[in-house]
Amino acid sequence: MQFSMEIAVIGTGYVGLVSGTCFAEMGHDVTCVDIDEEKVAQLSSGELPIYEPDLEKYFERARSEGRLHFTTDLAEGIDGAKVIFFALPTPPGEDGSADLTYVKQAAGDVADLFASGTLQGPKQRIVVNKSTVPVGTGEEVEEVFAERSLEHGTDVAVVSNPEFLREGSAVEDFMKPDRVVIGTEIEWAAEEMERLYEPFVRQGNPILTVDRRSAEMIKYAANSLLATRISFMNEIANVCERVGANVDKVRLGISKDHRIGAHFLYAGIGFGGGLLPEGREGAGPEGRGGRLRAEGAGGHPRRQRLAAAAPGDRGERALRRRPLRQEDRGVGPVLQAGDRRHTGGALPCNHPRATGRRRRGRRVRSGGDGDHPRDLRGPDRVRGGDVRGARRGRRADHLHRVARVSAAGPGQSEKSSRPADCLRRAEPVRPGPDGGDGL
Ligand SMILES: NC(=O)C1=CN([C@@H]2O[C@H](COP(=O)(O)OP(=O)(O)OC[C@H]3O[C@@H](n4cnc5c(N)ncnc54)[C@H](O)[C@@H]3O)[C@@H](O)[C@H]2O)C=CC1
Ligand SMILES: O=C(O)[C@H]1O[C@H](OP(=O)(O)OP(=O)(O)OC[C@H]2O[C@@H](n3ccc(=O)[nH]c3=O)[C@H](O)[C@@H]2O)[C@H](O)[C@@H](O)[C@@H]1O
Repeated sequence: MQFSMEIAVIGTGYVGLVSGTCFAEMGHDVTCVDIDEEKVAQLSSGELPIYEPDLEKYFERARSEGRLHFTTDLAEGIDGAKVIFFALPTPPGEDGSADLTYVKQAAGDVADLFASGTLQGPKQRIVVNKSTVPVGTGEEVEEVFAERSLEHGTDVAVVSNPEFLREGSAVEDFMKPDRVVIGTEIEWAAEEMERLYEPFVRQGNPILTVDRRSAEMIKYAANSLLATRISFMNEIANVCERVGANVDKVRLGISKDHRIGAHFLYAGIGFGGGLLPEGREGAGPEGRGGRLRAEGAGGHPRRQRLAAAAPGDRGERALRRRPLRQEDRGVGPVLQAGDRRHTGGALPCNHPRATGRRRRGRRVRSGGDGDHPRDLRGPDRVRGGDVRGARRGRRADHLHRVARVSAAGPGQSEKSSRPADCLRRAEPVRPGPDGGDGL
């Protein structure tokens, strides 16, 4: 008989919705909890707030078979759940360290319910942190539970399970992860978690069960290294421009060295998104505020220089639209039109030019933050949507042009189009007949 368990996912954003849907696809009974009433109502009525390839298919199947539920009621959501995932925001605070307010708030609410004696479900529960959190957060969450007098017999294991999915290929990344990282030293919790993830790694990729702190650190190390690769290539692109070399050919040449590989080597104007910067800034010796020197998109000389070289006032305009970080993405309710306070001057989410991104769940990252070139792929990627506004805005205002190049070659998982080098060459880089770089 197929193994099935009750799962709760607290926080039904990008990660929570994708994880919850994928667990339901594997036959589990999943309840997704969110404080955003509008989002829960929308999901309950069968409407997805984001577009991700395959998400709709799995979402509809799980809902029609009664395996995927949405609620704002935490008690209802976690009552029967053996495993409770936190997929909550961890936006960077003033000093760049992750803000754990949402995680601790939810942990406190769950702990209160465990103490209340009102829940019917299993006494042995696993609280799993999927959010990107500083090293040591597991202990802090554990303390939240230790502070309460939990109902007699309740046994809680606080586990780390960082998420590595990318927006744009989130479902595939979740269903076929390169690896699953589980951080716990509690044997029974490790066994349950491994059992839960076993169907996702049938093709032989590993489940790495490590101590909790190492699991938390793996996430930061991975993001930092990815950020470092892009930053490095951006510097190489600068040098290429100075010496008259072609960065695309240089990339191809170095990527054929199997020690280097082809992924994450596309130069652009600096990486954006709220997420890789977390990797740079969140991990330190104590997991707080330590900074790795890698290049973000904002204010970097490359960005400034490319802006200066852009025709007319485009460069200046592009610079004004600094890339948004996670705190700019807003948490919970969508920002209102005209409210630019949290968007670094960029357009609010419900501006027409934000539509494409908002449909992908990035509510306020709009009007050209210069990242995620996959947003430029076209309206066909958005169900019932129109991203032409977003495309026009971004093409006009931003300096990098986009080539649909698969870094990994045909049939590989790196499907997103990537920013190629810009300005120097008028010709786009096109995929070759084999789907490769065509160089
Ligand atoms: N988006 C991505 O591609 C990835 C994100 N991550 C990490 O996963 C975490 C979540 O990220 P996203 O899903 O992108 O965030 P998100 O902002 O899309 O979603 C978070 C959701 O949590 C809800 N929420 C806030 N407080 C709550 C509470 N007390 N109870 C229930 N729901 C609550 C919000 O309303 C929102 O719907 C972050 O730590 C992020 O760094 C990790 C890997 C990939
Ligand atoms: O921790 C996170 O939240 C996630 O951050 C990134 O995922 P994501 O931000 O969704 O998107 P990516 O496709 O990785 O792109 C990130 C940024 O890097 C830029 N990029 C990416 C690749 C590249 O070769 N060059 C480049 O400039 C993209 O344009 C974009 O601005 C990581 O790829 C995920 O593994 C991780 O889970």
